[in-house]
Amino acid sequence: MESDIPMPGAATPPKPMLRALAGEAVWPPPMWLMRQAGRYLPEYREVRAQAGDFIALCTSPELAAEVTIQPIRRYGMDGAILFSDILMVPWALGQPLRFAEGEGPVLQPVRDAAAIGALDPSVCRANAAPILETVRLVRAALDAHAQKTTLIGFAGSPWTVACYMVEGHGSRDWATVRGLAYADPALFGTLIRTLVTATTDYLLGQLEAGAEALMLFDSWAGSLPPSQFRRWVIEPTGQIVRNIRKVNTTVPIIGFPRLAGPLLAEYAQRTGVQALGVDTTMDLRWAAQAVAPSQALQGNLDPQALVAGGMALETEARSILGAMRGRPYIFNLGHGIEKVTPPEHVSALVRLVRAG
Ligand SMILES: Cc1c2[nH]c(c1CCC(=O)O)Cc1[nH]c(c(CCC(=O)O)c1C)Cc1[nH]c(c(CCC(=O)O)c1C)Cc1[nH]c(c(C)c1CCC(=O)O)C2
Repeated sequence: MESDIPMPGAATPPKPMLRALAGEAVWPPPMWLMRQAGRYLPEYREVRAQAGDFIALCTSPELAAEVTIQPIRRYGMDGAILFSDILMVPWALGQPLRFAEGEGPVLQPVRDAAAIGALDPSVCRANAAPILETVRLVRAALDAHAQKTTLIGFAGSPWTVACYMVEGHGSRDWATVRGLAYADPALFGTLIRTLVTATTDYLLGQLEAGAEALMLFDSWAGSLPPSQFRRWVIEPTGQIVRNIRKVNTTVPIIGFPRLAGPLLAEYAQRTGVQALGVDTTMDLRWAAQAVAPSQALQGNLDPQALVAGGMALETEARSILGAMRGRPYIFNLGHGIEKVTPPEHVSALVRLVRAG
C-alpha cells in the first residue's frame, strides 16, 4: 500500500498548522499572513467590486468564501482565515456600521446605560448566519481538495471590539472608551459581559460550521495600563476560552494581544490560549522565554519589510526563522498586510519560509 493517495476512511495526515498549535516544532514552519485576502490582490479587488461594499462582501457566503480561498490558491498558505471582520459582531448585535472609503469603520456609538442595556447578545449568532455559512463553504472547498490548509475562525476580543463600539470609529488614543472604563466600570463591565456572551456563541457557531482553529484579535490591548489590561483584556479573554472549553476541549485558540509588551507573559499564563500572536515591536526571542515552551508563537514580520521586498525582506525573515527554529511556531506578519504590497513579494517570502 505504497501510495500518497489517502485511502477512504484512512486518517488524514495532521495539518502542519494544527501540529504546530499542538506544540510541535514543525519545520519549515507553517505560514499564513494576517489580512492575506485583501486589496493587494487583483482577484480580491475584482470580487470586492462585484459585491459592492465591504459588509455586503462579508455577508455574501459565496463571495466571502471565494476571497477566503484566493490566497490559498495563489500561495498555498497553511492557514485560511475566514473572510469577515471583527466588527461584524457589533453589526450582528444590531449596531449601525459602515466602512467609509479611506476613513475606516464608522459605528453609531454606544456609551450610555440605555444603549448598552439594549444590546442583546442572544441575537448575535442568528444574525451572523451568512458568516457561518461562509465557514461551511470554505471548509467544504478545502476538504474537497484534500487540503493541508487549516481553517481559522476568529473574532475580536471584547476590549478591542468595545473600543470601536464606544468611540464609534478608530482613534489614536481611545480616550473616550478608556475614560468610560474608569468612570463607570459597572456599565462598561455590562458591555464587556455582553461581548463575552455574544463572542462565545459566535465562535462556537464557527466551530460547528467547520473552523479548525480560532483566533482572538485584540489590536488595542496595548492601550491599557497593567491594572486595566488584567481587567478588560485578560479576564474577558480567559472567560471566552473557558466557555469554549466547556463545549470543545481540543480546538486550538490563538490570542493576539497587540502591543501588550511584557504583559504578554501574564496573558499567556492566565487566559488559557494555546498560542500567541506576536506584534511587530516584540523581540521574538524574548517572547519565546516569556511563554510556555508548548505554546506556539505566531508572527511577527513587519508588513513594511514585505512592501519593501528584496534584501530587507530576506534579512528580516531569516532572522525570525533563526530565532524560532526548534520551537512550535507559525510564520506570519506582526500586523495586517499593507494594500500596497506587491503580490510577488509574498511569493518570494513563501519560497524563503518553505526553504526553512
Ligand atoms: C482592528 C481590526 C478590524 N478588523 C480586524 C481587526 C484586527 C486586526 C487589526 O488590528 O488589523 C480583523 C480583520 N479584518 C479583516 C480580516 C479578514 C481575514 C484576514 O486576515 O485576511 C480580519 C481578521 C478583513 C478586512 N477588514 C477591513 C478590510 C478592508 C476592506 C476593503 O476591502 O475595503 C479587510 C480586507 C476593514 C477594516 N476593519 C477594521 C478596520 C480598522 C478596517 C479599515 C482599515 C482598512 O480599510 O484596511 C477593524
